[in-house]
Amino acid sequence: MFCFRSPTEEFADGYPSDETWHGYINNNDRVLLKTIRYTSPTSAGAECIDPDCTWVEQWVHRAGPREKIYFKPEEVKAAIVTCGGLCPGLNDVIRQIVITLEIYGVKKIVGIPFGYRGFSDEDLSEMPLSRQVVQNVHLSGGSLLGVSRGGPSVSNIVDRMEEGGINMLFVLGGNGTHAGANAIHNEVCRKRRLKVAVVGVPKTIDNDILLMDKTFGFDTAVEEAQRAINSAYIEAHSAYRGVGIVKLMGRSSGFIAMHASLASGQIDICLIPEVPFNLHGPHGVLRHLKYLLETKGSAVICVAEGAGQVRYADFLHKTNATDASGNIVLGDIGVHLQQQIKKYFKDMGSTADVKYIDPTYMIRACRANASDGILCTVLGQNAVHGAFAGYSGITVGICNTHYVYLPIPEVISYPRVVDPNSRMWHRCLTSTGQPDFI
Ligand SMILES: Nc1ncnc2c1ncn2[C@@H]1O[C@H](COP(=O)(O)OP(=O)(O)OP(=O)(O)O)[C@@H](O)[C@H]1O
Ligand SMILES: O=P(O)(O)OC[C@H]1O[C@](O)(CO)[C@@H](O)[C@@H]1O
Ligand SMILES: [Mg+2]
Repeated sequence: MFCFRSPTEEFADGYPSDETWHGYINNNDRVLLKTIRYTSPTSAGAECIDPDCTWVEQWVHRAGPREKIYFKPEEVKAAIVTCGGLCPGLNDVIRQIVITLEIYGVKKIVGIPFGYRGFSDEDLSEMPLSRQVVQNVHLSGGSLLGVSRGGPSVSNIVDRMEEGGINMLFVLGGNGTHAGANAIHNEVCRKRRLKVAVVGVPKTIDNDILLMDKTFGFDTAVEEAQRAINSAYIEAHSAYRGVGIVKLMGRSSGFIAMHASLASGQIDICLIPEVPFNLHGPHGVLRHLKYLLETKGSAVICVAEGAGQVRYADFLHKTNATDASGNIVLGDIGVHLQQQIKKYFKDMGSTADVKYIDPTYMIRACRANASDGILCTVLGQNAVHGAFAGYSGITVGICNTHYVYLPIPEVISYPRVVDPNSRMWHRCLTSTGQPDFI
């Protein structure tokens, strides 16, 4: 039996442990998933399953090195693949996986170029990896291996893994990538009954994966966004009736926009996909903007790319176009806002000096900051410990400040989104001072 979302009881022979070292994780160590016991569904931010707010204990496996390992290091051929969009910290995770594998004694480590595509494209070949190759990769952004969307079928990927003798696969990516990793795990373990570990490391700048405190790269993105927001503020503030607009990533989740707005303290209106809003009408965004120009003289808007396009409205009448991975291609809400604002003030015989800043790729095509660097390091190490412990079909994460292993289906059952009733969104509203736009 090789397919574990729990650690195995089968171990490689001949690897005695150091019984005097108290650095191992016991296989039965667990971390509590939900730490707040709400008294009533009316408590701020309460997540209750019934009117009594019955508390259900949910425990998950603690991540880290095990005393007994499942694979003989000399029999391991490990591969790393990075899929989806870029995210600060990808190179940090790659680096740490390679270094940790070498510490276990693994000699065969390869990178799959350009995401899942690298498994099928004849023009792309595996990139040999070692500590020497990855030593300084964390000093630059991007992915040493390259990324892509779309790619081959799961059975093609597994065929290539079998041909190449890969028995440990580390998959760095978001929801889509993890759906792929889970499908690879099912094909490899359940269908083909191969002794292979498939372990994910959640990479999503949007922070849209369930159950985790946060994902790597998110902090860096929020920090980078500050520069764009500050520029928009300066432009708006220095112009006659100036309006600054900053569009930030977030196809379906507004975490970056919400946190960046909160951090800056310079945003007057924050628009995210999770919260409905009208542009026109007595309670619309434009009317509030008029009020801000009359009272403050300038205003700054932070808008998530999916705002007004997914869930509650479709101001841009998007087409059904999709990217190579099947993600809906959105229109540019920033341009739309800019046009609508200009027209609104022109039609009333007034004026607004609108400056639109779109730092979309600048907030992710950069090196991870120090706190993300640490997160990446620990996640990368724990991914390797998990694989050696015999886990497969799992991903690593940080829950309540502890590092854990989670079954992939649990974390990708739907994308994590901002709860409009959460305290964090209310804090954001307090900071911007914006009303409901409905
Ligand atoms: N349901 C699925 N089953 C198998 N593979 C999938 C699935 N969804 C997406 N993939 C594959 O996963 C890879 C990455 O998917 P996607 O482009 O959606 O990025 P992602 O992992 O969600 O990251 P990002 O946060 O950047 O969007 C692609 O190669 C895609 O073909
Ligand atoms: O233009 P690309 O590379 O497809 O990536 C853009 C997308 O990546 C994401 O950040 C998800 O990682 C979305 O918010 C954004 O729309
Ligand atoms: Mg995705």
